[in-house]
Amino acid sequence: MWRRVSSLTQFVSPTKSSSILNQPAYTLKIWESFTTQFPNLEKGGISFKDRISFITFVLGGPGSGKGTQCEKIVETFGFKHLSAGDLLRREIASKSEYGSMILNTIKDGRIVPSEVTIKLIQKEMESSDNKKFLIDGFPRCEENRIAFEQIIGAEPNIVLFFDCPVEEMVKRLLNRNQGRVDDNMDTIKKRLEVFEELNLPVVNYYAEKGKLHKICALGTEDEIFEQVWPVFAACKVIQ
Ligand SMILES: Nc1ncnc2c1ncn2[C@@H]1O[C@H](COP(=O)(O)OP(=O)(O)OP(=O)(O)O)[C@@H](O)[C@H]1O
Ligand SMILES: O=c1ccn([C@@H]2O[C@H](COP(=O)(O)O)[C@@H](O)[C@H]2O)c(=O)[nH]1
Ligand SMILES: [Mg+2]
Repeated sequence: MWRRVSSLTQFVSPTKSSSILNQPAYTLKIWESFTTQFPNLEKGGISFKDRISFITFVLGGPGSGKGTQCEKIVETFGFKHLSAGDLLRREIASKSEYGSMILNTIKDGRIVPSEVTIKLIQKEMESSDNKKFLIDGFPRCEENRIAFEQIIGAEPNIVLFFDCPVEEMVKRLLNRNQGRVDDNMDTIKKRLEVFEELNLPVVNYYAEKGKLHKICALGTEDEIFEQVWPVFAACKVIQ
């Protein structure tokens, strides 16, 4: 079981019943209406789902180095990289109808409703000619995971988990300097709390399914990639 209660205590608030962890509940009815809005597209008579050849979920705490390693994976193995956080930030920048809700959710370190994030991921997957997807920073919670399986109709082939000490993640985030609204100590504390309470259960789920590849995320970027490379090589993923 991946739990970090002791190392998180100085960074997260003591109460477990804070509103940060109250995620919206969805009924089956909502999912039914949602799936009818996004028919799986066919290209050359082959359904979207059948065109997918390999899905990797990339998980890890905030600042664990997911995005950095994804760039290296793309260079070496030729995946289509979909960062859920980047898609949401693009949505904010485009001033779409969900923009302000997404911005407030990210500022609070909470999780955007599944239907919004999955719609963005699905659009990117459907419009890509690539059949191999690297989905970075998603699923964030069990509800995200179940919704993805229902709507996309697929499961990840493998899941990478970048395991990084909290102190190192905090140091990296505070030094990132990319102008992100959530790279401040208040939001970082909330993101760590959400990671532990909602994201680690997803990590544990895939560990139990035998799909999880745990990577020690301490060291140089190249040292970390030395652990990542054999995972894809063993799956015979080629460029
Ligand atoms: N191995 C490493 N050693 C030191 N710094 C690193 C390492 N890998 C990444 N970084 C730096 O740490 C910061 C966070 O990395 P990155 O953005 O890849 O993390 P992330 O897991 O995608 O974070 P988030 O969940 O917030 O998107 C960046 O400034 C990056 O340059
Ligand atoms: O599936 C997702 C992914 C991200 N979010 C929100 O975005 C921020 C930033 O995400 P990064 O992966 O760190 O770039 C995250 O804290 C969430 O607020 C989300 O809701 N769902
Ligand atoms: Mg990232």
